[in-house]
Amino acid sequence: MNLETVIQVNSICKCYGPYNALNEVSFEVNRGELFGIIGTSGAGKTTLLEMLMGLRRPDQGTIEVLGMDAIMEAKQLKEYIGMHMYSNSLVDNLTVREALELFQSFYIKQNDIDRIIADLELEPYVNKPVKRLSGGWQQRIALAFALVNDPEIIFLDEPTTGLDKQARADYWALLMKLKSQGKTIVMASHDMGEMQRNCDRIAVLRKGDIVRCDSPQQLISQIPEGCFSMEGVYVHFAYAGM
Ligand SMILES: Nc1ncnc2c1ncn2[C@@H]1O[C@H](COP(=O)(O)OP(=O)(O)OP(=O)(O)O)[C@@H](O)[C@H]1O
Repeated sequence: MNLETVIQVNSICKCYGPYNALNEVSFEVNRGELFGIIGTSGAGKTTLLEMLMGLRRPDQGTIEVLGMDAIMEAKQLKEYIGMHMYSNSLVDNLTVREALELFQSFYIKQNDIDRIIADLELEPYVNKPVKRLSGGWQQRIALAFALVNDPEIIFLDEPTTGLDKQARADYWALLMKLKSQGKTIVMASHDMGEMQRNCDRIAVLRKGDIVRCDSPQQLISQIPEGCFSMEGVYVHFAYAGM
């Protein structure tokens, strides 16, 4: 298989004062992959995602995304990546269409808003204020915001947290649709069942170290007999020794 690396992370470190949030983290992501990041609270998932998006500078190491230096060329890079914004509070009072148009205005490279609305099945909600939507639909809208510049890579930080089972399943179905369109997706999540079903590879972060990075099947095969799920991988690798 001919794999194209779209993210290359080499030995990045990040300290907050005396606290080591990331220690010599290295990995790569290939085009079209759904790449998961798991770890306990405080393991460094958000810090890592923020660095991949060019929002936070590592103390040491390099990050190349789509051939660009994520720090030095962050402005150019932003045209080619999508970010899931955890809070919609800035646009609460706008309608869904108005909010999409606002976010689109931040970019030179633009997607067709009607296509995003159709793809994410947002038609019934386009003229409703964002704040009137349920949690599940707000997360779907946040995903729509991440698509306004037709990004090559989409970064998502625990987007299904707080959603009920049906809303989670619907959200994952959308992600699989985007993956089938060739998007690369990098996401942190605590949704182990869906990560196991849908991710191509998963990095396990423990206290700032990537302790494992492999396909869900390979990760499961590395834990003691009798465990058959990502829950077991999480307990064994992400939690071990904590
Ligand atoms: N701006 C900051 N200043 C100081 N410490 C920080 C800062 N941001 C994060 N940290 C600390 O760095 C560590 C990693 O935080 P991070 O948010 O990356 O973890 P996480 O795995 O995303 O956690 P969660 O699942 O709770 O979101 C935590 O101990 C956190 O308290």
